Amino acid sequence: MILHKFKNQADLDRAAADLIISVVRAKPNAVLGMATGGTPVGLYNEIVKTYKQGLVSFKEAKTFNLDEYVGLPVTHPESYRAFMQRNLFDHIDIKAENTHVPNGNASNVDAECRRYDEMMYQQGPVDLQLLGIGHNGHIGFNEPDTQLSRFTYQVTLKQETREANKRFFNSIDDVPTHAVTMGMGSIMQAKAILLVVKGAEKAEILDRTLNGPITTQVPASLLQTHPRVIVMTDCDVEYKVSH
Ligand SMILES: N[C@@H]1[C@@H](O)[C@H](O)[C@@H](COP(=O)(O)O)O[C@@H]1O
Repeated sequence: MILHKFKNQADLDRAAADLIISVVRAKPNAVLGMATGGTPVGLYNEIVKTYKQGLVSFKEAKTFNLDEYVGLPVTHPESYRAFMQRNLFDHIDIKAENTHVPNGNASNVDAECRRYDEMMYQQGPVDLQLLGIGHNGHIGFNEPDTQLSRFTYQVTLKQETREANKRFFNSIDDVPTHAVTMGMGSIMQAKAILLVVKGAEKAEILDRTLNGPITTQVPASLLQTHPRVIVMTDCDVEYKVSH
């Protein structure tokens, strides 16, 4: 892993945006893995700024999002499809048919998970996967557990995850109980991974991700086994290269 530390979030957002932009400049038909949550909003803004300056085009690029809530209409502002449209897709020249977010309203969710995996398999691998992290170490919506899933699947969200995300809803009761998420296998297939972690309250889980045991109880710790992970953070953490 490579750890880049930043003194402020504005610099972090710019650097993260620049990395994503450099991938698309080098390979216009790049496949990008996208993330949601509070963390990537600033870096998406930076990407939009650069696009508006005419310095990058996403005409040939494809995107696959990590996850989507189950049962939340796509028109709901907190659906991850709506989030992506509002924060990125509506402001750049990416083709609608090249943006992929799991369908959390499919009548057969298992079939939707298989469809998503097949599409990723055919169009992938992902060149750069963007990730945030949950306070409990989840990536996508792969929650801590005794075992993790390789494939896209429907997950029951942990109470702590619903609590963390209630800030986006009117009340905890409005936060969906389930989501569809890429499995760990799909995430780990990406050629490179950019993990962005913001805020002092995430320093402890980032330390466990970088330096703790590799365990399904901290899904992000599996990233230690990936050959090309870049971590960008404003947290006060170190990456210990030996014990
Ligand atoms: N499923 C998403 C993750 O992809 C995200 O990384 C994480 C942290 O979110 P935030 O960036 O808002 O802290 O939780 C969400 O629920």
